[in-house]
Amino acid sequence: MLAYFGPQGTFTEQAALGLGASPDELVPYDTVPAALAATRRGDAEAACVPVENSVEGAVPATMDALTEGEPLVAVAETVLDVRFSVLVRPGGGEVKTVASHPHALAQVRHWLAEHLPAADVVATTSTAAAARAVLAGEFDAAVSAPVAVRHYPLEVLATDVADVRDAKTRFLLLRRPGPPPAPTGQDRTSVVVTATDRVGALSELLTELALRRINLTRIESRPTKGRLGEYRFYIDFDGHVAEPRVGDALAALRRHCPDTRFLGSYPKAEPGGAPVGDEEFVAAAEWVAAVREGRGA
Ligand SMILES: O=C(O)C(=O)C[C@]1(C(=O)O)C=C[C@@H](O)C=C1
Repeated sequence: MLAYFGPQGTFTEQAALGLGASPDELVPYDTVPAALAATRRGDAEAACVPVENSVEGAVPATMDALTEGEPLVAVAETVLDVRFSVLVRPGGGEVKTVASHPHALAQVRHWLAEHLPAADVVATTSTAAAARAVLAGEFDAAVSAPVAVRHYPLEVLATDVADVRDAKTRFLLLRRPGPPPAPTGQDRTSVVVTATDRVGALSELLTELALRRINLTRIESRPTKGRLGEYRFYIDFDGHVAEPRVGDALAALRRHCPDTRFLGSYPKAEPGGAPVGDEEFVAAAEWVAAVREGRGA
C-alpha cells in the first residue's frame, strides 16, 4: 500500500500515479504528517507528498514532518505542471465562499481578485478537501486539481486557472531507510543539517560541496522550534551517495554537523547538466591507498 496526501483528487494523487503506483494500492491521508506516519509505522510501504512549488516555495508541513520522528528517505521525485480548475455545485448560484489549500490559493490570488472579488477565501487541508467540502455544501467553490472533477460530481466554472504560467510542484516518494536506488548519473541527494550559531558555519557547509564541484539545487531553512534564531537547513544537490565525491561531501557535512540527516539519493525528475566525473576522486583515493601500503609515494 502507498500512502498519499489526499483525499482522492489531489495533485499528490496524480503525482503518485505518475511515479508508477497503481490506483488500487493508493490510500489517501488527510495530512502530510499522517501519510508519513503511516509509512513510519509500516502500514504503508511508501508515501507520496508535495515538497516545493515554483511559485509558493517549500511545503512547510512536509519539511517539518521529515525531521520530526524516525527517518524516512526519498527514493523518487516527480514534477507536475500546476494549473487549477474552479469547481462549483451544479446549478449552485452565487459564489460567496471559495476554498482551497493555502498553496493553491496563493497561486490564484489575482484570478480570484478579478473573477470572484466578493468571495470569502477559506483555507482547507488540500485542494481535493475543498472540492469535497463544496459537494457537502460547506463552501461554494473549490480551487482544485483538474482531476478532482472525476472524483466529485461538481461543475467546472473555470479551467487553466493560474496567476503564473508554467507553475510546477515537486513531489517525493519516501520510504523507511533501505539501500538507495542505483545511481543513474542524473541524481539528486537531499540532506538536512543544523548549522551551529557561529561565524561562517553555513558557509563552511556549502564550501564542502563547492570544493567537490557539487552543484547545490536548493537550500531552505526552517526554525528548529527550539531557540529563536536556530535553524535547520534543507539542502539538495546534484549527485548520488554512491559516488565517491558525494560520499566524501556527506562525510564532511556530518563532521561539521553530527545531526546531519540523509533524506535520500534518487533520480532527478528533470535531468539537466552534464554529470561531474568521479575519476579524480577515485584516482586520488587509490593513490592514498597505495601510499598506505608502501606501494606509492
Ligand atoms: O492539495 C493538493 O492537491 C496537493 O497535492 C498539495 C499542493 C501543495 O501542497 O502545494 C500541491 C500542488 C499545488 O501546488 C497545490 C497544492
